[in-house]
Amino acid sequence: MSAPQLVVHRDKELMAQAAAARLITKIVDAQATRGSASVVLTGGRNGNGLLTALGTAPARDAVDWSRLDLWWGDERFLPEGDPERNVTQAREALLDRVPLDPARVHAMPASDGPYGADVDAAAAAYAEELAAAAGPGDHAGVPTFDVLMLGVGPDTHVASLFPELPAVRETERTVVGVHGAPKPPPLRVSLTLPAIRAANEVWLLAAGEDKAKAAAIALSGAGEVQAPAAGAYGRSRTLWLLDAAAASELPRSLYPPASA
Ligand SMILES: O=C1O[C@H](COP(=O)(O)O)[C@@H](O)[C@H](O)[C@H]1O
Repeated sequence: MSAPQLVVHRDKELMAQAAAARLITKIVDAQATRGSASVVLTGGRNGNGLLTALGTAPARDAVDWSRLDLWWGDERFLPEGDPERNVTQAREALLDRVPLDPARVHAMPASDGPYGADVDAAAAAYAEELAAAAGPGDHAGVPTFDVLMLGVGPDTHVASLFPELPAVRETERTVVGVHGAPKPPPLRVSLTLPAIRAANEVWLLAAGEDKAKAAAIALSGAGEVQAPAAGAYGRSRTLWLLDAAAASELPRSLYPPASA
């Protein structure tokens, strides 16, 4: 477990640009070291903001898009192409404009896909896909992702792990079907905390006033069942990327001195 490190930026636009630059560097470094990189994308406003910023980042062409594996931390269980699906939004924000290898874009199943409306079967299939990609040196039956990103919901949810729901208590499976999510749609597919914690780096994105309470709660010692964001950490690094509005309710003891 790595202790959270915080970086606070002036506003959400700067946060998205700085996070995009940071992500480019991680991907380029991983590709230089191992030949490929793996990143877990998040849905939500902050995740899509980062992808949009990545699309216009000056160093975007330093990435070899064909040697990048993309996975998702969660998905809204809706028909293929639904505008509310996280993958649809990610495609619109960036993915449709970069030369990715389609075989390396690991979208979660849709509700009109091979598993039909069976969200648990869809989750089990995604767990199998992850397990097939994991190697002997990996952990918990998933690949060791270079970076796994998570948007933080105003209720402290991350991926589709909502406070007090069974999914956040899962200790064995890497992917679960989520029933009765308090944020629409009620059916979702989500990585679990054990899968999230197998990532090398976990980045939590929180920008905007509506994230201030969630950040303060998660970073002040709350339990992960009550505040799922508190249970999200990476093997070597846990990085909270915030803007000033989201950081506004953090205890002063946590607020980093050198924020830009
Ligand atoms: O529904 C979801 O919400 C969270 C947070 O979204 P935000 O718009 O409040 O930033 C997101 O991280 C998750 O992937 C998504 O499915």
